[in-house]
Amino acid sequence: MSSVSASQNLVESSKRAAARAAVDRHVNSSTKVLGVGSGSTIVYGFERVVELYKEGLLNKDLVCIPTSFQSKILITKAGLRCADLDEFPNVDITIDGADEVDSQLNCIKGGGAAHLREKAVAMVSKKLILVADYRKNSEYLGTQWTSGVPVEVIPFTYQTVIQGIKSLKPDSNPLSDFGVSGLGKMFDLSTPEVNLRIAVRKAGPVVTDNGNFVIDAHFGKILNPALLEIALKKMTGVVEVGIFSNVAQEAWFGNEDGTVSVRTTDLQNNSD
Ligand SMILES: O=C(CO)[C@H](O)[C@H](O)COP(=O)(O)O
Repeated sequence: MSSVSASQNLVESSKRAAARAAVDRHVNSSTKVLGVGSGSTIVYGFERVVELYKEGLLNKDLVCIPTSFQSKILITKAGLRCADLDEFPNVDITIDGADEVDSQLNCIKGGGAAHLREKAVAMVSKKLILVADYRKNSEYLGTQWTSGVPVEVIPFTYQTVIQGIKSLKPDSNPLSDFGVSGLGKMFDLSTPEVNLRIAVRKAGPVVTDNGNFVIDAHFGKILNPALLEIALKKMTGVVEVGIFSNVAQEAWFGNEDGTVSVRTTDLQNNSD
């Protein structure tokens, strides 16, 4: 086996280990409404949900809420009940992947351009549990994941949002209108670098499940994710930002040695 495919296998097995372990811990017969995330890691987690369901270990009336077209297909192909937030606006638990998770459980999502629906589902979930391989485990956002913060925008505004993001400075203060000061630096790059995400097998930009564009914004090391999330969301035309600050309760990481670690908001129970 080439070293490239060996390392790819290691990544896949660590995704699978983390996702299955998180499902085994959190999805059970009392789960009635399950948020199903997007990306490649959640595929392993959802496979485990389907196994448990078929073994009769889950609620027979389990409802799954998709966070993207991709997860809708996963749910319907498995024959599980698929519904939307308009029918079930309260979710027991959501299991989802992440592009990077910091030491405080803030994360970047949207590598698959699904972060609007992912955040909408996460925000009404009693718990958001992240599942990821070891490459996503980070101290500061923007250090392991170097593809930028995904920002979903209304197409009409993409240039003005790009301009607005480029004009942010590390010490810009999105809360100055409220008389809040002394918040320090949000990020460490002197000028953010910003790109419109271009599709791979289609000419032109990526178009999200909601008909919008995605901008990837690079800030270097992100020192204050909550403040940067606010600064970006204030821009007219921004629909959602791929920074999830203070949303997740746990992150399960598959490690290179085959073990799984859990980072939780309850510091007593951290295993990493
Ligand atoms: O946020 C997401 C999609 O918008 C994904 O959850 C994130 O990109 C992680 O994907 P993967 O599990 O394939 O690494």
